[in-house]
Amino acid sequence: MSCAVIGGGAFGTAMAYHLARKGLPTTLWAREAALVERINSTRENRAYLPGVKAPEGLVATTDLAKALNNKFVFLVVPTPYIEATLGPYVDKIPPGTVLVSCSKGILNGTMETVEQLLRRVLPEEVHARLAFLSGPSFAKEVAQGLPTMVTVASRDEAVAQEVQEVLSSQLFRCYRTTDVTGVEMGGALKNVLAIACGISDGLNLGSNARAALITRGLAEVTTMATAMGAHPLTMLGLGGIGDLVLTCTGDLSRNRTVGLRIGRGEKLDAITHSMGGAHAEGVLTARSAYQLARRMGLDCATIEGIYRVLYEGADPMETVKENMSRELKHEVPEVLQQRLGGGAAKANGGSAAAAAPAGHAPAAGDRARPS
Ligand SMILES: NC(=O)C1=CN([C@@H]2O[C@H](COP(=O)(O)OP(=O)(O)OC[C@H]3O[C@@H](n4cnc5c(N)ncnc54)[C@H](O)[C@@H]3O)[C@@H](O)[C@H]2O)C=CC1
Ligand SMILES: O=C(CO)COP(=O)(O)O
Repeated sequence: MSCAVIGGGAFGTAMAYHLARKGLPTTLWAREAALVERINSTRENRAYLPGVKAPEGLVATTDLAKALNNKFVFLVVPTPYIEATLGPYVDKIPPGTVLVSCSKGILNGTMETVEQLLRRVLPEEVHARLAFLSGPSFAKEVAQGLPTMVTVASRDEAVAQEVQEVLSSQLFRCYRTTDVTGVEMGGALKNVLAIACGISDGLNLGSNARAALITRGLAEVTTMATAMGAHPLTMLGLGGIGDLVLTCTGDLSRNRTVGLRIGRGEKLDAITHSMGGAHAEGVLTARSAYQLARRMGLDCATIEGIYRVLYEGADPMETVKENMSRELKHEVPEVLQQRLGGGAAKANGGSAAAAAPAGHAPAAGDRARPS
């Protein structure tokens, strides 16, 4: 069973190491020829993942057509570069190839999730073999072989199961779901909330504030994802609260680091230019998330606050005060009360379980693109 990873950044490299360690012949595609040469000769990706040696069985290449010619292809390119990377090769994906996106972002402009983007760009026969991996998985820890759990989503459960089986090991456990929209929205929006938590910590606002941001952030992610057709319970999984907690609290997070530095008074441009090619998806996704929330008429105060700080020059501390002074409201967002059949509205005493049977996974395709 041969595999390839498209994208030689931190996570692409980590995933390629994981696959090769499982004994699978693995090709790692990177666009930088010098990087490919160095990975093959020094067995290390010093640019994006220094300090971890590449296992045997891994070969780096700049030949994208060759990389696509594998049974399992993992797409690990920052969201804004996916279309330019895959565009010229969309007809070179062989029948039977399973394409697994690991990217976590929402495009600016079109406001597409990665699934929506791939469905627009790729031939229709590939759509049924798309899968999406997400969950708490810092590249460095995966590369070091530390225990990690993720979730794999595909609208075709058999495809999710295939990917789950290929990837899982004693140190890398995969769950599966058919809620692609939920997993994608959880992965993209947690990056925005990690910037918020970073700012809060950079301002020394304390542990109470961080816990509140994670909790209310989860409500915003759940609100937005649910409005797009996701199941609310997906947000209690690895691709929801799991990745949110990791990225909001873990110091390996690039998004949290961007926020920390903003909170300490640095300018966004200077921060992003100093990141050595690493990409914090939350910066651009904040803009898309803000616009999506407005388009759908959703109340997402944290996301809106981050947008204003990043793009309108709002003062972070003033934004916190404004957020705290908003009108007082019910804890469960209205859209969730409706989705949970009113159970949650009854002073939180209703039975959400009765309204949302375990194992339910909506076919959200027709609602994935909000109007
Ligand atoms: N790093 C991590 O711990 C994790 C990252 N992810 C996601 O994986 C995706 C890729 O992230 P990383 O592998 O960490 O990348 P990275 O942020 O380490 O590296 C940047 C990547 O972007 C590519 N790149 C830079 N400029 C480009 C351009 N103009 N055109 C095309 N490609 C360009 C580089 O070649 C490199 O592959 C992101 O969506 C990220 O959110 C998911 C899970 C964990
Ligand atoms: O998605 C991630 C971990 O699951 C990585 O987060 P950062 O991009 O913030 O480093």
